[in-house]
Amino acid sequence: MSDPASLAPIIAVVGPSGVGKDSVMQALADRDPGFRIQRRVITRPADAGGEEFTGVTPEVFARMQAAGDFALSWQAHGLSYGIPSELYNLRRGARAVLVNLSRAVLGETQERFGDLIVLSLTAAPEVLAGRLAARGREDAAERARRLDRATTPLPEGLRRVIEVDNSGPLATTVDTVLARLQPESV
Ligand SMILES: Nc1ncnc2c1ncn2[C@@H]1O[C@H](COP(=O)(O)OP(=O)(O)O)[C@@H](O)[C@H]1O
Ligand SMILES: O=P(O)(O)OC[C@H]1O[C@H](OP(=O)(O)OP(=O)(O)O)[C@H](O)[C@@H]1O
Repeated sequence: MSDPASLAPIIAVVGPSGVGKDSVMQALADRDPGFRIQRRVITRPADAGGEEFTGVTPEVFARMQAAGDFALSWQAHGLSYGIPSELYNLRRGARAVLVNLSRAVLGETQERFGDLIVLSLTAAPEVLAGRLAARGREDAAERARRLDRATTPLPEGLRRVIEVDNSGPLATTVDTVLARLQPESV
């Protein structure tokens, strides 16, 4: 764990829909409470399941954005996503702050928070399709749209990228992530 006064790095967890971003974040935090998870604000019904998030209407989201409540925001899958400014406070005294981001905002995030580590998760296409179906949060048409953008590349210019295959058991992925973070003293 880092010095309580210091600011922990942000680990942006990215990858295609169904790859296991939320599951890996939760498993890391379960293994070591020094990993804190940044909850997101999303214009999705609050009872949709999956990750813990704050569900708001598009009107409330727009008001929050206008009020400067978000450190980062973007749109995807017909939804708006916001990262609350509390992200700044979560960094204090943590080992790292985990946040599920769009690959599209990584450049901007790195500019804003110099100390950014990108954890890029991968899995084979058939694994993604099986996991999305098993999760059951989206209908078949929406799952197909999500699978279509599975191969979106990472932007150029990212300084610290750790790519980990999450096709196997979650515990194996967590072991690999922790081992890959070690040399970077996170
Ligand atoms: N390593 C894994 N092994 C088996 N199932 C997994 C693994 N990682 C995630 N899952 C399952 O796959 C589904 C999608 O995972 P989720 O964390 O929601 O992915 P994402 O946030 O990337 O869309 C969930 O039902 C989850 O329980
Ligand atoms: O630009 P991309 O990198 O493709 O990402 C687009 C969006 O997909 C994910 O959302 P969400 O977590 O709601 O969906 P998922 O759980 O199905 O990945 C991710 O967090 C982004 O908000």
